[in-house]
Amino acid sequence: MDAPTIQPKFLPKSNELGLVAVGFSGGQCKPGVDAAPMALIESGLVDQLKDDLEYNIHYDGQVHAYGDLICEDDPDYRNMKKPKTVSAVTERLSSQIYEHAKEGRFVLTLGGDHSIAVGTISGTAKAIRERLGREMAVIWVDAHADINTPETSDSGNIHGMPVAFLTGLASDKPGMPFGWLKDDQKISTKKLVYIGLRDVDRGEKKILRENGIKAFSMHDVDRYGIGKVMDMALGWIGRDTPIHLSFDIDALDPMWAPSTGTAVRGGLTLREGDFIAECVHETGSLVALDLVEVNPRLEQHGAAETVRAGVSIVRCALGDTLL
Ligand SMILES: NC(=[NH2+])NCCC[C@H](N)C(=O)O
Ligand SMILES: [Mn+2]
Ligand SMILES: [Mn+2]
Repeated sequence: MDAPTIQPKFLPKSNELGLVAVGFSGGQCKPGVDAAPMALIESGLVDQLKDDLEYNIHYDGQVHAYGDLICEDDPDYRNMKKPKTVSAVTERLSSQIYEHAKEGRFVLTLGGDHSIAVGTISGTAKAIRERLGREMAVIWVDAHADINTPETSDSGNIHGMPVAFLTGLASDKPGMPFGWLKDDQKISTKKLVYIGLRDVDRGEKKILRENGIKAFSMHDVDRYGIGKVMDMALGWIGRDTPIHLSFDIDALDPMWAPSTGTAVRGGLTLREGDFIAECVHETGSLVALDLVEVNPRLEQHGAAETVRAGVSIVRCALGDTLL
């Protein structure tokens, strides 16, 4: 069957939404981030998307833990921790995402740590190329750039590397970790925009500079205000370009989102985060959203707040309005 026709503005007006719940934490070392999808769903997110925002949700009803792909014998490789496991999980996730996106559905992924973006973005990038014959843009909202190559990373945690693999700045041969990524699953550094950065490693700064990657740090948010930053970010991407929004909850200040593995002070307010999501929705070009790095097991007293912030970001990105 052919993919359903979509509106010129890319967002399927049919309001078909594919939901993938990813209970995976192997891209970093702190347990608990795998519990986020359930916490988000239990707090009513899916019901709200159905009832308030009138999405028709395609959801297999499970939080995927990918137990069959967790590799016991998984030694460090090129300085990466759990390379085989993370590679196998993101490869599987990539095809799950692709299956939704090729039907013209909006794809919502609830993570999980940010390594899963290797799977989500590769899946949508391929489907968008096939369906629309165009290259997709990525807006990466985060305190961190997550663009370390295995060689520049100090931690070896793969959640600090997804953008390097997705852009081809890091790669490997078929059969090796992330060697499965094909060109049609990758994105251009020219169509990547960061918002909220404030903890970027030295090697990453060099990568951003040398590749001319567009990035709006917290300094820019302070200087121009979030309204102007969004105008500039969306102006850089250009109209009628499909957008994948990858939102790391640690972009928000720990005051609003304390329960996350690598919290950094001096972040976005709750309203600034919501505003980003609202502006991206307004373009009519949003095709997919990841919400990652909520860890309900950390800062237990702040977990409910963090989950609530996550729900709010998703609602805004999916078209919830204040009035
Ligand atoms: N998705 C994240 N929260 N990433 C944090 C990355 C921190 C650090 N830059 C690293 O590479 O280890
Ligand atoms: Mn981060
Ligand atoms: Mn991140």
